[in-house]
Amino acid sequence: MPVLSLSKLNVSYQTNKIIKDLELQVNAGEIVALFGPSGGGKSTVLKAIAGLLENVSGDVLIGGKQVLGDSVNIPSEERKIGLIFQDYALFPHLTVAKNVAFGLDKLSKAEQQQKVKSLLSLIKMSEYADRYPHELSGGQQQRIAIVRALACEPDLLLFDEAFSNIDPQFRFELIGDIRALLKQHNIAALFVTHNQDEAFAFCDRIAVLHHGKIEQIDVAERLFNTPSTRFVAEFLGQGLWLSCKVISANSLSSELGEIPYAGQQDLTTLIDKTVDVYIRPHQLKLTLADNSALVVEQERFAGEFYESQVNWSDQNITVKSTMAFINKSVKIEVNTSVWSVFS
Ligand SMILES: Nc1ncnc2c1ncn2[C@@H]1O[C@H](COP(=O)(O)OP(=O)(O)OP(=O)(O)O)[C@@H](O)[C@H]1O
Repeated sequence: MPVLSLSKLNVSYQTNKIIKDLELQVNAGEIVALFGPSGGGKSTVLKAIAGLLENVSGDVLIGGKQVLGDSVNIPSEERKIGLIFQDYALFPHLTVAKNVAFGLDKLSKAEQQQKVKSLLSLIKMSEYADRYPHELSGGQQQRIAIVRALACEPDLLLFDEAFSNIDPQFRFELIGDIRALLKQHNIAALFVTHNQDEAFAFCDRIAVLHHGKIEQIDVAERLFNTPSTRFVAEFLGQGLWLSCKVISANSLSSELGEIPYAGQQDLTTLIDKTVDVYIRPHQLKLTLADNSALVVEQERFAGEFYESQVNWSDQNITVKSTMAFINKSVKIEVNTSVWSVFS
């Protein structure tokens, strides 16, 4: 049974429909990203799940319990969710221990203390119990905000851009630690972000939300390698649209040479037809070619690779290579298979 199930979710602000018939399921212990461009409706979905908005319709089930539906609208505080925001939202006048114990007033003082102790030890912050939020780093404050949300034993955690204020140097360490914590305790989460690296690092599956609809939901690798729409292909990183002719079930021809096709689509019905493929910079290869008119006029050293810009057929192509090609005449080839074609 999924921990979160959204069916035909619609959300409007005044007369403006932002979310349209959205369907989404998050399974037990699964971490799912709602990933997409600014204004796509990510935070709106999160707030609708949390019961913080009016003008929401559809079915929302959390932990198997209907919290929104025909004549059902359970208040936010009864939805068994934990919310974690970008700005930590700790109570500044309460110590770390009191922040974590905040929602535990149904427990005895001794039980509260025991719970706070075990939660702080989970995130290796036992010695910070008596500190105030302003005495902690951003990452430490966010760890406290997360265990405060966990203290109430929610069915689902909702993260809204929760890592974007953390210093990039420590961000991925925190993401790794929180992911391990959630996995260890089999806790499901939905994570709103516009940051692809964070979505890839934190989540099991990623839903790309665009104009209030999920364009594709999949594991990171498949989303990146086999985008199902042109929007998803472009949103997941720069690349080059290349027109190709289908020559067999597993081969395409293009102005950059023959390209092997290794995807799931049956291309036999498209033989001799023209399709587009999206080629990312690491899938291209430059080789020196004295008699070529193509010259690398711009190049950037990026540490692990060189990023070369080549003007080809009126398009600016970016290629990542391990050696410098600046001012050299070059040939461009596609050096990998492709997995998606767009007719
Ligand atoms: N309270 C509001 N009243 C009216 N329109 C709103 C309100 N909140 C958001 N919107 C609009 O709804 C759309 C979706 O906003 P939302 O904040 O959900 O997007 P988002 O994908 O989370 O974007 P971001 O990444 O920038 O936070 C936007 O066009 C926004 O202007």
